[in-house]
Amino acid sequence: MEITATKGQIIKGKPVADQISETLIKEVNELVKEGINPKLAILRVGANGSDLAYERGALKRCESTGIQTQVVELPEDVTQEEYVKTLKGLNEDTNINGILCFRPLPKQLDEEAIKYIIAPEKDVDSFSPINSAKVMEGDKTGFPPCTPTAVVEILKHYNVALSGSKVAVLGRSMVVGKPAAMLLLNENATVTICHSRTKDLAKVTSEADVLVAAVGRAKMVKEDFVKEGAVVIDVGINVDEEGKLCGDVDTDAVLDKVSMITPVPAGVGSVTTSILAKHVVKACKLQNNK
Ligand SMILES: Nc1nc(=O)c2c([nH]1)NC[C@@H]1CN(c3ccc(C(=O)N[C@@H](CCC(=O)O)C(=O)O)cc3)C=[N+]21
Repeated sequence: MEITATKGQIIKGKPVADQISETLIKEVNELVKEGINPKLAILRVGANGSDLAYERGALKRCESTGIQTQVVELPEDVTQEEYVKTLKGLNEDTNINGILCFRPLPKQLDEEAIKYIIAPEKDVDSFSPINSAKVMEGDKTGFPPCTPTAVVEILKHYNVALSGSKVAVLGRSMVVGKPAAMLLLNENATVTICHSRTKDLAKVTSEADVLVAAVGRAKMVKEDFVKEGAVVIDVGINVDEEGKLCGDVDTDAVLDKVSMITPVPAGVGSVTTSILAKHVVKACKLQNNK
């Protein structure tokens, strides 16, 4: 008898993103008819690869959904004063509905101070503690961060059971890991947050039905990190020596063991940008009492 290995299914972001975009295009059209033009401002310092990848994706998504954009680029050695002045300018600009500040910020900038400056109603990627608190509270009136929201949307789209399931989140950043854990908890998952100090890391992650990898270390998730039949969401956006994008998961090493896995690129990132666009439209509507 021939034995055929069952490979895991690569689940792409595009169908999820397309579905979100379809609704958005209609919403933006309605707004434009009334003379309202949703607009996103992107605030970037320097030019690192993962920020540029997000920027390319975001600009493409905004263009295809009819959202206007403005990129503000500050030099790598920008001062705190200059960054704050620029951010306040965007807060006050009534043509701008949403602001995305790429993170992490370079060392000379005080992120802990800056996060209090972004206007919460324009904070489309949950930089402000007001929006982080709403994630914690399960309050849907704010803006949860786009990447963790994309993770949940992908899992729902592909009908992955979350309620009661064991989910391991690898990474604890404020951009992905911590809020992802909260959003998954809001879906009634049993969530374990793992990080660099976790003992027997592979043992802990390999007990999970769903593994969300968000550490930012290229291909560190190997075969022994995953449970047989697990669903793996690879959030990592690492740029290798050749400038190519790769995830936190060694996909070739785990593919035979998992049931589904997202690719990088064309996975979570493409959904992140559609959530971002959705948040800009939501912000725009709220600011115009719609
Ligand atoms: N405040 C903040 N929030 C973030 O979520 C955040 C950040 N800062 N800094 C940078 C990283 C990186 N990141 C990406 C998101 C989407 C794509 C994306 O759209 N990727 C496309 C391809 C893009 C291309 O290469 O053209 C894809 O994976 O198919 C990439 C990278 C979010 N990050």
